[in-house]
Amino acid sequence: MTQIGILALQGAFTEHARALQALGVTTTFVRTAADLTDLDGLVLPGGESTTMRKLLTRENLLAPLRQLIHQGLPTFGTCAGLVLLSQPDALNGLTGDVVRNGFGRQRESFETELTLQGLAQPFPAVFIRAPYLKTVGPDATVLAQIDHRIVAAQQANVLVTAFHPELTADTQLHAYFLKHFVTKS
Ligand SMILES: NC(=O)CC[C@H](N)C(=O)O
Repeated sequence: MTQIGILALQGAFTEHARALQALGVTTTFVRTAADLTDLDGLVLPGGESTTMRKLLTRENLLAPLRQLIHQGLPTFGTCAGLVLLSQPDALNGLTGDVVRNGFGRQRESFETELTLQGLAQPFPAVFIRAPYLKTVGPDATVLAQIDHRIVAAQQANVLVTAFHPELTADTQLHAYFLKHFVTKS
C-alpha cells in the first residue's frame, strides 16, 4: 500500500489528506522525525513558510527532511511548501529563485483556470498570498506560468505549485504526483 506523509505542523494539511485518500492511498501526518519512516512520498502543504520553518527547526525536522528529499523521496510542495523547497538554506529540493507573496496586495488571493503541462484539463488554481519562481535551474521543468511567473515546476523527485490544489475538488495534480513521482511498492 502506498503511504504518503503530509507535513502537519501548520497550514492546509487536512485537505491534502482528503485529496490523496480520494485517490486510494494511505496518508499519515508528519509531526516528528519518527513519523518519517516507511513513506513512499511526502507532501509539504501551504500555510506560512516562516512559521513552518521555525516549527521544522524546533522539531528537528529540517535536516532529516532535507536528507530524505536529497535521497530521492517523491515530494510535492504547495505554496509555502514551494517556498521551503526552493530556499537553499531550508529544504533545497528545487533550484529556483523564489519571490514570496509575489502577486502583490491587490491580488492577495484569486482563482484562475490554469493550463499545466502534463494535465489533460485546465486546473482551477487557487492562489493565496502566493509565491512564484522567477527562474528555475537547468534541471527543472516549468509546468505552468502566469505572466512569465513560474507557478508550477518539477525537478527530479520534487513537484511544486505556487497555488493550492488541495483546496479544490479537482484531484488531477495529486494524481499526477502519484503517477509520475511515487513508486508503488
Ligand atoms: N498560502 C500560502 O501558503 C502562502 C505562503 C506565504 N506567502 C509564505 O511565504 O509562507
